[in-house]
Amino acid sequence: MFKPIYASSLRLADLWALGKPRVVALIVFCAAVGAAMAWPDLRALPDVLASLLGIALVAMGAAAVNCLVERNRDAEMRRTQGRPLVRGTVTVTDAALYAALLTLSGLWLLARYGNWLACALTLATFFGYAVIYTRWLKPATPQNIVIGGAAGAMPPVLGWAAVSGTISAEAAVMFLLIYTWTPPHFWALALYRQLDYEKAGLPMLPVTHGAAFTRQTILLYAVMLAAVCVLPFVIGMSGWLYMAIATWFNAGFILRSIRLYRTGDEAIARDLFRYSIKYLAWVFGALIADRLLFALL
Ligand code: HEM
Ligand SMILES: CC(C)=CCC/C(C)=C/CC/C(C)=C/COP(=O)(O)OP(=O)(O)O
Repeated sequence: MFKPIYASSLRLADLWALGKPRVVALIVFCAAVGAAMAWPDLRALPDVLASLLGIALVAMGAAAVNCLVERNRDAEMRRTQGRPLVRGTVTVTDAALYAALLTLSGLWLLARYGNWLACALTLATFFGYAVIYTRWLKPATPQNIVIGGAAGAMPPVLGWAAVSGTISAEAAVMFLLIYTWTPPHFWALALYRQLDYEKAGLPMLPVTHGAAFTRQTILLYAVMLAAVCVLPFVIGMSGWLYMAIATWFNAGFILRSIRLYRTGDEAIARDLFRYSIKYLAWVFGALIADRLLFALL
């Protein structure tokens, strides 16, 4: 007659997992940095927070659509076998309704408390990831992540647009930071999950071009990323504090990439993947820390 209370809380946890909350947390942090870098004044705070919530909801909606579209592929891979749609703890209809609810409410928040530019760009980002990357690019080419990375790189641009109603060189530079970071972030994981991707029939770089070529490409991207990291300083957007923190983390990224290139050790690939996440959080944190320091001086 009555459902036990743990049954409903379990379902909530499954719905929550469908939105890939840990990835979205970093996405929203990058969007918040984008917003803060464009900040006009503190009176805008409630609207900015509502817009960031909107971006979070649409990102979770996109992640849920990704889980929906990929449920059969996910069943083939050890890393993703435990996802709610594979285990059947959330039905396809419930997942579709949940994704629609998240996405539409997020877009509404952006239109109501942000502006139409931020709303339109967020919708385009949703399509870029949930439809173009997931449905078309991912099964088609090892450059899936390079092209699809354009969607993942949008969050700071969305934050910037939500505050200013424009896009700018500063927003483009933050986009480039994530865009250059994404391939080594993903390929490090693909190296130690290569068997998974082979089994699912996905043409990831280690599967199509081999581990040695992937390690070499990761190293080249790490060098490109260090170069891109100089741009905020060069265009006068950030100062020495940013540059010092970014240089430290770029050194860590390049050193790990060299170690991976030379040894091909799976444990180092895992370490680089984990480091990539810490790296992005620190580099974006450095943009804000530098701006605050400048404001205080
Ligand atoms: C299209 C571009 C991207 C691809 C293909 C990609 C791929 C992946 C994959 C396969 C994982 C492992 C997830 C898991 O084990 O469930 C992962 C984890 C993660 N990614 Fe990415 N990623 C991309 C972009 C991003 C972006 C833009 C961010 C943030 C700004 C991000 C942040 C994270 C974080 C924080 C994790 C760790 C999640 C956890 O610990 O559960 N990724 N990524
Ligand atoms: C604001 C907004 C709409 C943002 C959307 C962009 C977005 C959610 C990017 C996330 C990137 C991500 C989780 C990639 C995972 O790759 P994958 O899907 O290939 O990994 P999987 O094998 O774990 O499913």
